[in-house]
Amino acid sequence: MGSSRQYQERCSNKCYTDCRSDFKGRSDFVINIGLIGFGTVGVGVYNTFMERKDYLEMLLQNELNIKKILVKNIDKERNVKVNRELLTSNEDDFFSDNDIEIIIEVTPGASDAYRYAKKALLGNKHFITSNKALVSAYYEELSTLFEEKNLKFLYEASVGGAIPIVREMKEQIKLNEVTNIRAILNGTTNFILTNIYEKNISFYEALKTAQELGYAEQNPSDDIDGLDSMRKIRILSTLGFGTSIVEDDVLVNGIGNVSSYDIDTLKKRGFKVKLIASAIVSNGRYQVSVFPTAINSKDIFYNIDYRKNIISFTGDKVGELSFIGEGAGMYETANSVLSDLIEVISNKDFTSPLRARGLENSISNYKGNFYVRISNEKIDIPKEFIRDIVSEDNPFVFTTHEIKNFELIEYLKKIRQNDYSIIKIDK
Ligand SMILES: NC(=O)C1=CN([C@@H]2O[C@H](COP(=O)(O)OP(=O)(O)OC[C@H]3O[C@@H](n4cnc5c(N)ncnc54)[C@H](OP(=O)(O)O)[C@@H]3O)[C@@H](O)[C@H]2O)C=CC1
Ligand SMILES: N[C@@H](CC=O)C(=O)O
Repeated sequence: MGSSRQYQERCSNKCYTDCRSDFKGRSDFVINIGLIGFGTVGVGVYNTFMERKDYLEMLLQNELNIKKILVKNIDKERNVKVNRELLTSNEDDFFSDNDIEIIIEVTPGASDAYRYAKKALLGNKHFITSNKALVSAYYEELSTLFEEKNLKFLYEASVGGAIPIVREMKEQIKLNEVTNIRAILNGTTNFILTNIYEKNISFYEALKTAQELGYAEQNPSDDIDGLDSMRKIRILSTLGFGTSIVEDDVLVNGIGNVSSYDIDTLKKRGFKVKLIASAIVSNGRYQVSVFPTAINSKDIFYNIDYRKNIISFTGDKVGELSFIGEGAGMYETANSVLSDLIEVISNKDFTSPLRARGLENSISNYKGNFYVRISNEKIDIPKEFIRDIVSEDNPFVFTTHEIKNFELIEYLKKIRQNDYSIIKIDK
């Protein structure tokens, strides 16, 4: 552990104006940071860090230094002004640097990142990540292990991009029982859906632009198939409900089957399609889902377009709170990462222990009114399902009464229909 670990005791008071001039150049006042990942988010973190370095040092009363940057491909051309000597692709070299006290991990995928988190633990280093795949897969384990060693494990950027929702949720659960979370949590799919709705741009063209702009995951099917939203609502509902909700508890439907025909048909009926993540607790039972959803203009989610995210949650004391902001992007995400860095150094974060609330998963009872398109001519659908026939011929499209999603899917399986799209209709 580097010698500056005393910063937590030394500067937790308001001394920064008095000792401002004292720390510069003193080795015991240097906090060394190791950055893992130097892509969209990593470069955003590095550039913002360099731009704000003087101010952050004054604020935090320590000299701050990004000492090493671990990447995958050391020879890659990078459009960023950086001392190339900071870069390494040698994991051992990176982790054996005992001067590094804080790791910022901004890589894709859970498996290597998990190894990095364990190595950080072994080396007594705090760990900040934007990697929702990691947080979602190992939330309980990593939170516990870091806490046991009195180290921070922070992940603000893993949910909602620029929106400071993790911090706010931790704040509100001190006084509230959270009963309901509803959100648009994926910038890429919202960008695609908005482009189709507003500009009639094709699904793949819009996805390509989202990739070029750095919004999409390395494997974009994580966005399209709803996995990214699933990970984020899994993290948020676990935090909010104070009980462990794991990936398998979530009903996940992405936008892969949503076509421009569906978006256009629903547009004519006054709806926009959004990929909505939702988590509800009622009478000791919870339902957590990700579902393409048709919403009308009275819904505050209606004007959340392009890469914007929104998160609304309800606490029994505070009522409903809503947060809107950019859900993806280089500097927006870097901002959340660096806000965690400030928290680590100023030693402000508190843990959010899970409670034994004894909640039960009731997702198999998930109900709704649905829009269903079947790429086929009219087929026999039980009368009790159908509320309204939208198109009789190829494609066959209808809306349903309130029914169980599970029963609808079972029926489509029974009549051997594999090619369909289902969109929930919110009233
Ligand atoms: N982009 C966004 O808007 C947001 C992204 N996130 C999350 O942040 C993380 C990073 O995203 P983003 O910056 O877009 O991803 P990029 O693909 O742009 O960059 C990934 C970086 O990680 C490096 N890397 C990949 N694998 C490894 C590995 N095994 N060991 C060390 N370095 C590795 C790559 O190295 P090299 O450069 O050598 O290829 C690259 O520098 C992801 O988990 C993502 O889900 C979260 C919120 C928003
Ligand atoms: N791929 C994600 C990036 C941010 O989390 C998204 O599109 O929201």
